[in-house]
Amino acid sequence: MNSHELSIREKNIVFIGFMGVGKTTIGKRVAEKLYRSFIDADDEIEKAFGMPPKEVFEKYGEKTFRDKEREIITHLCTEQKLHIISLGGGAFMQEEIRKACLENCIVIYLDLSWEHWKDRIGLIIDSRPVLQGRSLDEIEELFYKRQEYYEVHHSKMETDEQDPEEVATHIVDSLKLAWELY
Ligand SMILES: Nc1ncnc2c1ncn2[C@@H]1O[C@H](COP(=O)(O)OP(=O)(O)O)[C@@H](O)[C@H]1O
Ligand SMILES: O=C(O)C1=C[C@@H](OP(=O)(O)O)[C@@H](O)[C@H](O)C1
Ligand SMILES: [Mg+2]
Repeated sequence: MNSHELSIREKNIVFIGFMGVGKTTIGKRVAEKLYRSFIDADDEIEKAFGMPPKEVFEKYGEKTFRDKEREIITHLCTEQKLHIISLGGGAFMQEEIRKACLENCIVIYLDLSWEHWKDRIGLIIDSRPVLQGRSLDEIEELFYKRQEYYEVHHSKMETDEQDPEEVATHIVDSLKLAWELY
């Protein structure tokens, strides 16, 4: 599919940001509000291996996970339209994924400050392989190191002090406005 043939309304919407910022939760809600199909890249990886990301990391190693992640996301970005797609937090570290998403889709960065992110760690610590065995200082370092990759996006949404419903509503309103303008 040639993305230049797609109108802004037809393009996939892709959510990026650090682990736990709410990409999966908010992506799902945005899809419901827009009556669009939702795809979580991690779910697709899970289907491909028959096990969740944490087990893929443990059984096959991170490189195998990242290779499959790249294959799945570049395919989704170039072969699908009108979908809402949430990536895993590490996906944007790969140049090929960044390029495929930025060229073909509308990329929305969900931003959360470290101060707020810290309070959410208990919700995700057990299921995120990248956090295993890392001290809070090391996680903070990773958090800030990754920001520069997320900084290349089409739109940024601050999510501090907002519940998923508020963030999703705000995103849908902004998208509708953009669709009217272009
Ligand atoms: N805006 C929010 N406010 C409070 N909790 C949230 C918010 N967004 C997500 N969460 C919670 O944080 C956890 C991680 O959310 P998730 O959508 O899986 O993040 P991601 O896909 O970015 O890793 C979940 O338990 C979810 O309910
Ligand atoms: O940041 C990362 O490297 C990862 C984030 C996870 O997704 P979420 O960002 O949805 O937690 C998942 O893809 C995997 O555990 C690796
Ligand atoms: Mg997720």
